[in-house]
Order: sequence, then structure tokens, then C-alpha cells
Amino acid sequence: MLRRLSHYHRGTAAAARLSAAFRCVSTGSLTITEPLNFWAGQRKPGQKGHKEHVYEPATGRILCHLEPCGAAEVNQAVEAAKKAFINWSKLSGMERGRVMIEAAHLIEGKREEIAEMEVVNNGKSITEARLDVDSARLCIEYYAGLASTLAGQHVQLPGGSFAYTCREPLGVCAGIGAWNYPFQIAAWKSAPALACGNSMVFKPSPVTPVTAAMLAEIYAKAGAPEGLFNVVQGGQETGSLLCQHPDVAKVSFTGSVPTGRKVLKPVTLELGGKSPLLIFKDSDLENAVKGALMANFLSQGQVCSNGTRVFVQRDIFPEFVSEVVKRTQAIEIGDPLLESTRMGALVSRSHLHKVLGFVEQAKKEGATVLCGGEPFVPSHPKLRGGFYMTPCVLGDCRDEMTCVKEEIFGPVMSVLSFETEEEVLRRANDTTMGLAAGVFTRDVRRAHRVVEQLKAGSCFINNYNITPVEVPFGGFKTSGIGRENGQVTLEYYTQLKTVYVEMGDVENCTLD
Ligand SMILES: NC(=O)c1ccc[n+]([C@@H]2O[C@H](COP(=O)([O-])OP(=O)(O)OC[C@H]3O[C@@H](n4cnc5c(N)ncnc54)[C@H](O)[C@@H]3O)[C@@H](O)[C@H]2O)c1
Ligand SMILES: NCCCC=O
Repeated sequence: MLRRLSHYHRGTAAAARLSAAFRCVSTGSLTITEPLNFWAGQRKPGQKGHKEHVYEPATGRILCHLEPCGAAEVNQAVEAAKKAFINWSKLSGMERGRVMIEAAHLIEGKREEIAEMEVVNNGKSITEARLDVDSARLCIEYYAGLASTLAGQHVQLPGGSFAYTCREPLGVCAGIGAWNYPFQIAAWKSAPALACGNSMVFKPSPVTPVTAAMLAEIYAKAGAPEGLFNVVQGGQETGSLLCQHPDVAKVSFTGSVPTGRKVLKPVTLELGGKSPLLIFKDSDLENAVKGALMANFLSQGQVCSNGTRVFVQRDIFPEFVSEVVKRTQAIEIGDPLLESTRMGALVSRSHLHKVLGFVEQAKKEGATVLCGGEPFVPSHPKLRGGFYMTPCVLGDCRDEMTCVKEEIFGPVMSVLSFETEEEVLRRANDTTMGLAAGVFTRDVRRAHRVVEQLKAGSCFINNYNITPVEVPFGGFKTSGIGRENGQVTLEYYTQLKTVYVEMGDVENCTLD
């Protein structure tokens, strides 16, 4: 059934017929013409005369143009957010939660439409994109529920006096997003911020600007006041204008370590990683192999928490590697909008070349390509300009190689063998980053002992890359500051006020 997609034009009649039969959009058929900025309740143009191309990674064609925001537009968005904050922050948590629940319902109704837009703009498979939309919806539902639980403490003092604390919102929060989970990141940042009574100006990655504007429309339709959630488009310049704006109270940033270092304010930093996955000889091999694939090839390997340093105990190394290579070679690459596709396109041509460059560098440094690591050209003519590569497993890796030290952010797994628990812990922790880590073992005591010593913010035992919105997510060391999701995140979007209440008379022993 063909559903209406208000702001999007489809291409050829044949493509439209195909869409009608199976879905709203088919790869290579969509052009977006509506402005992608959004503030004060409406889509808005950006700076006059400035336009940047936005691509469809699956085909390499231009999907739309982004109009970046300059100082004037960023000001307008922040002003809109300031106005919205005045009333929104005075609502009860229940009232705020009601609007957010409505937004979650709208997302549920538009699940397929949003997921398709994510695929068209990001290149990931439709199967993964649907789960990202679900995660966004669940996050909004979760914080809608928590909004009414925000509370402080009551402290009894002598003479009937008392003090209390309460959590107050910060004001206008800025959200800055990366391109690997565009819609999910916008939700993970806005949901706790809005639940706590803040308003938000969100800047998505200029590579994936489309779905944040959809989220803004959804919040507006759900009854959010004008200006509560705003979207300004652009790259470094717009991001910097937003972060340094004097009326922005807090920045929550998702992106790379180098960019994160440039952002100064009370911040939440969700940055990159080079996470270890430890596989002991007593693991369930089938689960460990699946775990390694989950840890490396979801979202074309473009996941911050990926466990790309796979340490395997020597006794099971050959068997493990041969199974991982076999399964990696079987991953179906192609049109991300097809149900059968398991790996879509990387996000951009330049990023594809960067990832392939890491593979070349690995070879020069002595690693062996056990599979993949090549550009991939799908057979369908419309996909020939897309940004595909075969998922890669690198053997003969050593800890000092670039592929083992640096975040590649693509489908490249490095396998390394180890002998003892003590040795693998030392090598796993030998990194400046600390976003995530995983361990596969059947020995429950070993699992907890190892996790206790892993220097990483998000640890997985016998699974990997599972991120329920009820549990906090974030990194140690240079991988970040603060957390997203879970109850603790409410603390990052509020400030604690203490109020002393005198119930007797003022006793002034020194001034009378
Ligand atoms: N820890 C997490 O939760 C998490 C989640 C997703 C992605 N990531 C990381 O993100 C990186 C990939 O994303 P990317 O390439 O978009 O990262 P990036 O750092 O290049 O860009 C991230 C965002 O910052 C903006 N930006 C650039 N310069 C800025 C400045 N001076 N001030 C303010 N904003 C600025 C960009 O326009 C973009 O919106 C990887 O390192 C990945 O691991 C981390
Ligand atoms: N599903 C959450 C992944 C965040 C990192 O890229």
C-alpha cells in the first residue's frame, strides 16, 4: 500500500509502482526538497546562498541539499527554545510526559517511513534502521515515564526547620549528533532533556540531516510548544556557534574524540572507541562467533562501541577464526532497503576510502586479510555508484598496529590471540579509549572478575552491542563524559537546588 510522504518526491513511474507494491520508497528514487532546519514550530531555510549536497549512500546520487545555519539562524533557534522553556519548565512531569508519550505513539505509527528515510540517508539496512527507530521511541517512552518521578530530598533539621532539594532544568540544551544513528541519537538526547523540563536545539551531522527534522515535526504534532525541539543544520561552524552560544546551558555531544575535545561547557560527551572483546576457550563458540559479528558488523561497522579488537584464547583461535571468516563472507551486502540485505552502504565516499585506507595500512604493517576489505559493486545498475565494501577480518595483528590502535569506524575486525587472563586484561586496557568491552566465557566467576578489571564504561558478558534504553551507556577515559539513557541521565539534565526552611525566628547571636 502506498502511503503519503508529504515532503518527498519519488522518481520514475516504475520506481513508484515498485514502491506501491512493497514500500513507500525504493532505493534511488527519492528527492527531498523541503528545508531541513526547524525552529519555532516550522521548517526554515538556512543562510541565503549556501547549499551543500547530501547523498544517498546506496547509490551515490544527491538526495537533497542542506542549507547550513549561520549566526543569525542559530540565534533564532536558540531564541525559540528560550521562549518554549518558560512554560515547558513550569509544567508538571506528568504533563510533560503526556506530550512525550504522544510523540512516541506518532513514531510508532511512522516506524516504516522514518526507517526508510534513515536507510536512504545513512545507507544502513532497513532491518537495522527499524530497530533504531524502536530504540528512539522506547527512549522517549522511558523518559516520559520518569518525568513525573523527578524529586529531591527532604532533610529534617533541629527545631522543626528543614531543608529540601529539588531538581531544576538547566534551560536551553544543545544536542550535536553523529551520522551513524541519526534518528536514535536525536531521541536519546532530546528525551531526557525534555523530560527534565529543558528545551533543545539539535544539530545533526551534515551527512545525515533528514530524520532529525522529522523528529521535530513529530514533537510539534504531539503537542510540544513551538520552539521546544529545534533543528539547525550545518557542520563544524554551525556546531561551534551553537556550543558557544551564551544562552545554551549544556551541550550533549556525540562524535569523534578530536571534535569532542573542542567542545567546552557542562557537557555530555559520547565519543569514539577501540573496544576489546575477550573470548575465552570455555566460551560457547557459536555464541562467541555471533557476538564477534555483532561487535563488528552492525551498521556497516559504524558503531562507536564496536569490539574491534577481538582477543581469542590460543586453544580455540584457529576454529574461532575459521568460523568468523566463513560467517563474515556470507553476509549479504547490497540494497539497504531490501529485507534480505544484512550490510548496506557506508555513509559517504570519503568515509569508504578512509576505511579502505586503514585496510591497506594494516597490510603494509604486516596484517593478513583473511577476508573482505575490498570495494564492493552490487550487480544492480542503480547501486553502482554506492559506497559499499566487503566486511573484513584481519589476522596476524599485533597490538602496536594502526588497525589495532585506532578507531576505523567501518567493517574491519582485528583478531589477536592470547594465552592468559592476566595478559589479555593488560592488553585490552592498553588504550586511551574506554567506551565498551565484552567477554565471552561460561565461567561466571571469571566473567565478573574480568569485567571488574576492564577499564570501559559499557561492558557486555556473553553478548555485545545491546543497548536497552533503561540502562546507562557511555565511556571511560577519552571516550566520554556522562551517560545517556537510564535514570542517571536525569542528573545530567538538571541541577540540584537546596532550600533551607526556617520554621522558628531568626536568631542572631552576633549582630543584635
Ligand atoms: N559514544 C557514543 O555514544 C557514540 C555514538 C555514535 C558515534 N560516536 C562516534 O562518532 C564518531 C563518528 O561521527 P562523526 O564522524 O559524525 O563525528 P565528528 O566528530 O566528525 O562530528 C560529530 C558532530 O560534531 C559536529 N562538529 C564538528 N566540529 C564541531 C565543533 N567545532 N563544535 C561543535 N560541533 C562540531 C559535526 O558537524 C557533527 O554533527 C566516531 O568516532 C564514533 O565512535 C560515538
Ligand atoms: N545503538 C547505540 C550505538 C551507539 C554508538 O554508535
